[in-house]
Amino acid sequence: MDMFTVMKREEVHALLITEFKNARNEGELVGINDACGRILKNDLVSKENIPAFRRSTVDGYAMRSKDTIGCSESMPAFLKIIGETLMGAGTDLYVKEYEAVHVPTGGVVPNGADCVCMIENTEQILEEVMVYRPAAPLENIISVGDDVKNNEVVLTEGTVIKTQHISVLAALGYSEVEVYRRPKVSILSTGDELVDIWKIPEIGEIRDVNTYGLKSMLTSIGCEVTYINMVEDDSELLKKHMEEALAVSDVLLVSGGSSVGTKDMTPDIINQLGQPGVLVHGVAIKPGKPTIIARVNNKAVFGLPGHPASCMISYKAIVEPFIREILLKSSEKERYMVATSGFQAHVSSGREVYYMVTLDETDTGYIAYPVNGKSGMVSLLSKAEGYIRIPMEKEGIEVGTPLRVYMFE
Ligand SMILES: Nc1nc2c(c(=O)[nH]1)N[C@H]1C(S)=C(S)[C@@H](COP(=O)(O)OP(=O)(O)OC[C@H]3O[C@@H](n4cnc5c(N)ncnc54)[C@H](O)[C@@H]3O)O[C@H]1N2
Ligand code: MOO
Repeated sequence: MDMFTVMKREEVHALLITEFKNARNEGELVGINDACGRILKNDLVSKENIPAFRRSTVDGYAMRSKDTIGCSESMPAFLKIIGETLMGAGTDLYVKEYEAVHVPTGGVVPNGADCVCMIENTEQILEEVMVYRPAAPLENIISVGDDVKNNEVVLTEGTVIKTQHISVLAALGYSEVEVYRRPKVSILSTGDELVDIWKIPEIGEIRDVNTYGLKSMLTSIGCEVTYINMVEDDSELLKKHMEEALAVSDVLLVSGGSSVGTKDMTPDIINQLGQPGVLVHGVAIKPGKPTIIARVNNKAVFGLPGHPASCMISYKAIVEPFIREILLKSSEKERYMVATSGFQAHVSSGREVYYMVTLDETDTGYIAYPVNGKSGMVSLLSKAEGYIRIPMEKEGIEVGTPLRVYMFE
């Protein structure tokens, strides 16, 4: 018997975009040392040309390329050295016909010169330099604004700031940047059987895995976890904790109690907390079918399945894209690795099926193998390197089928 009317993952995402079209998105300034992983609130525009002066890329002599035409080892060009430029300093020197100026790597190329000849291709004799190889115009020179132009958009709004971008920000003279504020998220784990992780569980009890798993995934994408608690299956208590959690967060994740067992009271409580309440109860993904999606006034509430691996998949499939795109305003596309299937699987569940996989590296690329196990096994997570999705309309995969492998982070 089908317990829920299920909605497709893509439909859920589209519904969330509509429901949260007015979601808050203020910015805050952060120092660039703390900016990694944060998301740019505005286009980042260069306020200057980089470089701001003509810069040599080599140690050598600045000269007019014309004066080197036809020179060779046996017939070098003889140029008069009129001076040198020093690192970190400007120069008034002007290079005229048959003249040269010594320039260090990164130094200013004096006016009049249109190329720099590498020191290896020259020989200095007293006040003169012999040039053994012709140099082309602009050879070994970075012109003003060649790297970045004044007013150029260097990084666009929505970019997730990565380590390489920190160097760009430093080069442009940004000591701080405006990023989207971290969404505040609460996590509640429900279940009479749950105990704290430092306890030895009695028979029937299990350690609360999901608050930890969810918190680590949330913080890795830039959320702030503002409230965490473990609640027994008691509707009054659960309602009280959910109210407390919603008061301090933009998003509430409730793990467990999403299914239809007698104790699974989460949907009813959500509906008592605010409008419009539960939007979807059941998503066409496997695992993760009993996922709940709700809006309580301007807050998002998700009920995730209790089984740890199902909880993670449901989070990755539904919650993370919502937070990234709608709250964090990230423009980053979902990342994956390309592999081929090392196994055969037939699915006919009418759902998008997720498999945890391990990867074997071969000369021709990665081959993905399934991590087998039943719902609720944590070994699914200890062995998995990532997961694959088999679309709803497919009946399965064969050995050799190209796959996209998504990583947990
Ligand atoms: N009659 C049906 N029963 C179930 C269905 C169904 O469609 N019809 N769906 C099954 C699927 S699939 C899943 S997944 C689970 C989801 O159940 P709940 O979301 O209601 O979660 P619980 O019943 O509370 O827990 C399930 C399982 O996970 C363990 N758990 C719960 N919370 C945690 C936690 N924080 N850390 C570690 N483990 C946790 C819990 O002890 C249970 O073993 O429903 C199926 N049933
Ligand atoms: O759908 Mo459940 O979430 O199979 O484990």
